Amino acid sequence: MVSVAILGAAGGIGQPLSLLMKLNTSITKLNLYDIVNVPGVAADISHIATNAEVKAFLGPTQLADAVTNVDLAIIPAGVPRKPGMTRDDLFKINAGIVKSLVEAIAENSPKAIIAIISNPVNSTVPIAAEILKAKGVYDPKRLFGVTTLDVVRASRFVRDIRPELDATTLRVPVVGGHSGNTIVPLLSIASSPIKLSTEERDALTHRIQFGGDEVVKAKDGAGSATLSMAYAGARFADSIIRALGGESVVEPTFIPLAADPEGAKQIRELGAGDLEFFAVTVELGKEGVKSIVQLPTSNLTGFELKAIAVAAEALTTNISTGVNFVKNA
Ligand SMILES: NC(=O)C1=CN([C@@H]2O[C@H](COP(=O)(O)OP(=O)(O)OC[C@H]3O[C@@H](n4cnc5c(N)ncnc54)[C@H](O)[C@@H]3O)[C@@H](O)[C@H]2O)C=CC1
Ligand SMILES: O=C([O-])CC(=O)C(=O)O
Repeated sequence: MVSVAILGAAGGIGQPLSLLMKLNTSITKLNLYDIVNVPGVAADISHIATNAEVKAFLGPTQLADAVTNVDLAIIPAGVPRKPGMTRDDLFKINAGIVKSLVEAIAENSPKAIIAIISNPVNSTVPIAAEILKAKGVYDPKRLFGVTTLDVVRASRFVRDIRPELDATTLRVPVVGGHSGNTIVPLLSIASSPIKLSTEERDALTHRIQFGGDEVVKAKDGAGSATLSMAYAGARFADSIIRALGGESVVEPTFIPLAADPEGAKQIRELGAGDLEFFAVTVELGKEGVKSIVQLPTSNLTGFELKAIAVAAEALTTNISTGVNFVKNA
């Protein structure tokens, strides 16, 4: 019995994500919320012969009902990038959207696990944390920024230059955040050894960091990644759901490091310093984050350690932008 709400369900990500969630046989209730078009999306998806009951919730007056008694709330609501924009350029609009949605979740399902897709993730997750704190229901183990697309891209982009590797099983840990140089792929500790020249390493790292731009450019004004993001979001949601069911599951994700202060020590020593949020690989359990998975740090290269330091600097600003948005409201 798992109840899931998708907030922003009628959007470019929301629609295929809702479809993939309807195919997830562990889900018994699927609440689809948006401010436009959601009755049609829900009616359509509800005909698929799986057991989940699909319901539409349209507009702010139906938001509280959409997020009542849910185990997992996934948030892909908000505007996407156009060519020439950075993810930070989305802050002005998306900050307020995420704030109002998290307020409703805090009030109606204070124990729900919250997975935020809306950009800029480096700032929207800190916004959510501040809202949950203000509402007195903050549990750092239950708040996640979805960075799965970065590891999905890393596996696929490696395969583009090493076709002998299997993209479906290769895992490249990606730490830091979710934008440009805050995305730090740790190619030296991938699940299979990848021999790279310096030029290949630089090009591959850059491609993983700026993979989103490839899609924004190709869509030419019609938005950013939606289908690959829906796949990544569904994979992340499935991991959360399996963990809620008692399985031990490992996932990379942007989290409050307070979720596992002891486990965070390693990542702090690597360069995250006193940052409150960082993308790490976590072991998930019934209560959300069980622990931060420890990295084989002695294998990291100087190039990777430097990239972590660069990411940490940018993240400091992104995180305080999010925190200050709520504190100064
Ligand atoms: N974390 C990640 O890896 C990724 C994040 N994104 C981000 O996801 C977000 C959504 O992208 P798309 O689906 O392509 O955009 P979209 O514009 O196609 O869809 C957004 C949906 O949110 C809805 N919405 C707007 N305000 C809302 C509110 N207050 N409450 C509920 N719904 C609301 C809209 O009506 C629309 O249906 C963007 O911020 C984008 O940057 C996109 C790709 C990857
Ligand atoms: O590039 C964007 O704006 C959307 C996104 O986060 C991604 O595709 O990684």
